[in-house]
Amino acid sequence: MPREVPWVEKYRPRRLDEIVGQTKAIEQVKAWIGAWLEGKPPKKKALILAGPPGTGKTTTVYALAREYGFEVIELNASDERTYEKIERYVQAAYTMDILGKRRKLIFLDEADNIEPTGAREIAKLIDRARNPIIMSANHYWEVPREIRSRAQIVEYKRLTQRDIIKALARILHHEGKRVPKELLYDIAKHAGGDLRAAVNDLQTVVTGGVEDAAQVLAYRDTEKSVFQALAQIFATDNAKKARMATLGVDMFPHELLQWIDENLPYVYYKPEDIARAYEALSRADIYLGRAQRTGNYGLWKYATDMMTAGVAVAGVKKKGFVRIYPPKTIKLLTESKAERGLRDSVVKKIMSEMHMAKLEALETLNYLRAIFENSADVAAHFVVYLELTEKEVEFIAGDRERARTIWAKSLNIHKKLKERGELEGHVEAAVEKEPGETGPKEEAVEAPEEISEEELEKAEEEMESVEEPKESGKVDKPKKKGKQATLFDFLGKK
Ligand SMILES: Nc1ncnc2c1ncn2[C@@H]1O[C@H](COP(=O)(O)OP(=O)(O)OP(=O)(O)O)[C@@H](O)[C@H]1O
Repeated sequence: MPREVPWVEKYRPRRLDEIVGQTKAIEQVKAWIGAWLEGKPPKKKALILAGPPGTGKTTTVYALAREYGFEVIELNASDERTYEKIERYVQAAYTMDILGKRRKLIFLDEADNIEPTGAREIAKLIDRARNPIIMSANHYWEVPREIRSRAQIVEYKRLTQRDIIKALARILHHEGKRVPKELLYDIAKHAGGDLRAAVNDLQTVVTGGVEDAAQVLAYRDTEKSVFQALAQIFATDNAKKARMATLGVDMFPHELLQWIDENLPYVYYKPEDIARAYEALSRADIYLGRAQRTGNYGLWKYATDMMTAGVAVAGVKKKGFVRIYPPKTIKLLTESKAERGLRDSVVKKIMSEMHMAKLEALETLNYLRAIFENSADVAAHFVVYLELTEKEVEFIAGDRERARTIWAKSLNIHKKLKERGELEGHVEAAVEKEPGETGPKEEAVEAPEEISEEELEKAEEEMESVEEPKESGKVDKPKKKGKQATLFDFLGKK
C-alpha cells in the first residue's frame, strides 16, 4: 500500500505570504534579495537564517526562489564536497546568467556544522560570490566566525501556539478532517514552537485515529528529540547522517534501542531488509550487554553506531510519512486496566508455550504486534499456536477490522487441523468449546499418516534422549523439548 505523502511537504507554503509568524524575517530576506536583483549586491553577500527547527527557514528559501525566479542549489554543510560544489556553482551561475538561464541561489543547510577548514574556503567563496548564498542554522553562534562576519543574520522565531493552531486548522480544512479543539491546542502546546513537529503530530493522530493522540503527545515533551532522531535515521541511507541524528538525544542507548526496535517493522518493505536491520540491532544489543558486564562504557559508541548507521543502511525504506511511536513496552504504562489484563494473559501464554522469561515474552509480544500488522496469515498461525482468544487477538492487532480478518483465518486453520487430527484439545478452549468438553480427543493425538520411516526413526532417537517419563497417552508438541522456542523457529516450521 503506498504511504501517505508527509503533510509537512504537502502543505509546505509555496509563497512567502503563506509563511506564518515570521513577517520581520521575510521583509529582511526580500530586501536583501532585492539588492541582488537590482544588480547592486549587498555588502554582506551571504545570509544566515538562524532559528529553531521547523520555523520556516528552508520554506522561505524555496518560496523566495519561486517568486523571484531562481534555481535553488541546495548543499549540505556536512558534505565533504560542499566546497567544490559551491565553487562550481558560484562560477557556473555567472556564465549561465549571461546565456539567459535561470539564476542560481545557493542554499547551504546546517551552516552550524561546517568544519573549520571548510569554513575558511567557503568564506573566500563568499567574497567572490556573484550569486546569492543563503545558509540556515539552528545555532547561530556555532556557525564559524569567518562566515558569520561575512553574512547578514536574519532571525527566525519559535512560532507561537496561535500561529501553530492557525497553520494546523488550514491543513485540516484542506484535508476535510476535524479533530477536537482541545486536541489541536494540545498538539500546538507540545510542539514547542516547531511547526514541523506539530504537523507531523497532527498527521499521526488523524491517520492513526484520535485515540493515538494521548500516547503520542504524552511523549512529546520529554522525548521530543527522539522523534526527530528516529525520523532522520529512517529517512536516510547515509551512515554518517544516521549516526549524527542521535547526537543530543537525552537517552541511554538501551532506551534508544527499544525505540528503534519497535519502529523498525514499519520502515522497511522486504523481510530480508527487516532481518538485516534487526541483525544490526542485535549486534548493538550484544555491545550493550558487554558494556554492562565489563563496565567498559566505551562500547556504547559501537552499539549506537550499529543501531543508527547499521539500521539506516539495512535496505530499501518505504517512502513517505513514517509514524514514530513510543516503545510499546514503555507505552504499557499508559494502558488501561482492561488492556493490562489482556496483555498479561497474552504474555503468560507466550511464556508457557515458548518457554520464555517475562521480559523476553514482552519483547516477543512486540514482534507479534508487527507480525499482526504485516501478515494476517502468519498472525493466524500464532493465534492457533498460542491459543489466543478473540479479545486477545484484538488487543495484539490494535485494530478491530484487522483482528477480524486474523481471527477468521485462524478459525480456518483450526478447522483444517481438526479435520487432519493434528489439533490438541486445548486449542479448542480458545475457539469454541462444547460445554462439558475437556481434555484432548482420542484422534487428536494420533501421529499424522504421511510421516516417513526416516522421520520416525529420528523421532524415536529424540524421544529416547528425553529423560522425563511421560504419562501414557499424552503426546508433547514437538516444540516442547525443553528448549526455548523463538518466533523464528515458528516461522521456520511453517
Ligand atoms: N513559518 C511557517 N509557516 C508555515 N509553515 C511552516 C512554517 N515553519 C514551518 N512550517 C512547516 O514545517 C515544515 C518544515 O519547515 P522548514 O523546513 O521550513 O523548517 P526549518 O526552519 O528549515 O527547519 P530546520 O532548521 O530543521 O531545517 C514545512 O514544510 C511547513 O510545512
